[in-house]
Amino acid sequence: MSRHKNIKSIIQDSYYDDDYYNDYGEEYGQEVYGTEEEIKEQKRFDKLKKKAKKQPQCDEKVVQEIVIQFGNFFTYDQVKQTLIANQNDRLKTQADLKFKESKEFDSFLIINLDTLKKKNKDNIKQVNQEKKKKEEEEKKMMTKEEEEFKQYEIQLLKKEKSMNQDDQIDHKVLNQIYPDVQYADANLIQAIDEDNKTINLVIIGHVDSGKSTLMGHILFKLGRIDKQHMHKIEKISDQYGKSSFKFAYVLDEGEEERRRGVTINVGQSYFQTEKRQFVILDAPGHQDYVPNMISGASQADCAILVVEGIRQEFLRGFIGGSTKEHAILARSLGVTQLVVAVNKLDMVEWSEDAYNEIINHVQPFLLQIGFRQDNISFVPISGLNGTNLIEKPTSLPELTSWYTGPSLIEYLDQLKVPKRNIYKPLRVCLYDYYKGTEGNLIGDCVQAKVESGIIKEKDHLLLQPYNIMVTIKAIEASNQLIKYAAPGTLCDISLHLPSSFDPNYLKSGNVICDPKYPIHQVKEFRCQIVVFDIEIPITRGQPVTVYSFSNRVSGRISKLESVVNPKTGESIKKNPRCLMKNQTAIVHIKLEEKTCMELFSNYRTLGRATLRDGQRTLAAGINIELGQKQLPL
Ligand SMILES: Nc1nc2c(ncn2[C@@H]2O[C@H](COP(=O)(O)OP(=O)(O)OP(=O)(O)O)[C@@H](O)[C@H]2O)c(=O)[nH]1
Repeated sequence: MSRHKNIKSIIQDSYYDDDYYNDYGEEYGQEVYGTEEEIKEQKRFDKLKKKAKKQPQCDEKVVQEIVIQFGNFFTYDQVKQTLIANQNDRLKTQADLKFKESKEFDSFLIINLDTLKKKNKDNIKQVNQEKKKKEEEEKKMMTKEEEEFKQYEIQLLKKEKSMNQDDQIDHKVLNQIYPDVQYADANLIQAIDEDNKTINLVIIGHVDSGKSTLMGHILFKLGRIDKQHMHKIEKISDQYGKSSFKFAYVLDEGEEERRRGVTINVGQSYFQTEKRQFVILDAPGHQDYVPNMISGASQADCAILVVEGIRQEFLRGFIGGSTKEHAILARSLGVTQLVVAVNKLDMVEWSEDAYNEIINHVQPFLLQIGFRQDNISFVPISGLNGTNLIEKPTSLPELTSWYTGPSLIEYLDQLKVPKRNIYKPLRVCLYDYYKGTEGNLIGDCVQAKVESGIIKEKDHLLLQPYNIMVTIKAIEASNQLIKYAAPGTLCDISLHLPSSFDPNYLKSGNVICDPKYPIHQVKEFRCQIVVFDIEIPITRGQPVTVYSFSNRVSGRISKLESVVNPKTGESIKKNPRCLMKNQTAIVHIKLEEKTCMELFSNYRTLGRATLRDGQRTLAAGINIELGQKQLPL
């Protein structure tokens, strides 16, 4: 390296030996000198060099400060500014002599350059060594985390296995625990077990992604809507000036829903395939109706997540919209199997790239929030055109040239029917009350889901939290009267109520149960939660709305007990002052009224809670202790 250059390039040259780039990946030397200018500078340099010999040596302290301040990258101007700002005595004297403006200042730098260079080289070495050390540590941490994650997965699998064994428990054993439970006779239980092919399927996704259109079209294609009725719906959608919503109108039956072209309530319908019976719950996608979406998802076993195939629309739903929140909520409400329908691909000429890009965004996210790889499938479709919904397309080379996998309905047929809690004490969760005036059910009726046990006509059962006995008059599922309803069944029930009871008190969150083993009623519970992607940390006293199966009740977080390791459950920090996003923690929640609740360890579907605050979902978790003594199991 020649010294016969201008000062800037000399200082810059001192880095070229070791590291050409700074920490931000920018090149150090950015000034380029033309020949003429360079010659001029060289002449000036020679002059300065002569004068420099007479100048005082740069103070060691000054050099050190420069190195400390600029680390392994600094420019001529930065050095100059530092020297000027330096309060060193010698410089002050020089400043008196207008040193900083004089040409001698440059020579002052030159003669100290060797010291600077040396210091700088040492510094670069040190920085590089530290960088290397840090990288190695990060690598080690990553491997450790991967290892821990694997261990955690193994633990989860073990736990799930033991839980499944728990589902298959011999009812003789259970009779010892709940000796007085009136189980149905063995033949009926066997029949129910063999008949267990119903799946409750919720359709989730960002607003306008095409959920209702997709389901409406499936129902039409499977003959659940006859042509005459479809024609009528088509006419109505034309009248509203929303002809593209004709299939959505099949499920969106409310006046406001049709006028606005937005789903508000959870639309329910059902269809049958070769292997399965599906009850479908069409959830609203709009942010304002998340509570209704939660109500739909809490009844479901599996979900179809609809995402748009158009890049911008997809990103709108995925980054700022409801796609992620719906997926997280579904998972935390107990949905484990998911089919991702990449919709509206007709709008992008069935682009394989668009489809793959969406998978690349969605798949890692779903794995991260706890879905297992073998429980997620992706399928390209057009809900509006009906493409790849039931039968695979035969004359669409834009799609068939790259996609040869199953159609949406074929994926649905592959979903596993979850194990049901036939042998546990009866729990029937109410979702709504209405007065039946025609058809099979007359009088006081409720919409409900059987979570465990078997409910039969004429059963005399306990209604909580009101502590009154009710009689089952009739049960209807999928528009047909049935004599009994097994766990997993979404049904309508007509009730005989005591004359002193006002039926208007019946509401979502009430539970019909076995009088000998009533559901717990609590005003306080302990919950292990995972905090969502929130901006403001959760503190003690945080008001929340608690959603737990069909319950929706106000309360507040009364205690932040501890932050725990999500993998091991061990406490990391006791009594934290606040909870940040993605932390796992144990909290206590106080409710405004007595509420029916269960432990996660007793009833997996009932023992979950989701916490919301106004418009945001804050956390979801499992109930680990209720405010009273626990039953066994
Ligand atoms: N081109 C095209 N348009 C579609 C497709 N699916 C739905 N749409 C249109 O997208 C709009 C919204 O459809 P909806 O079915 O109401 O969407 P949604 O997700 O149910 O909406 P919310 O329930 O209100 O969240 C309508 O104009 C549909 O015609 C599709 O596959 N291709």
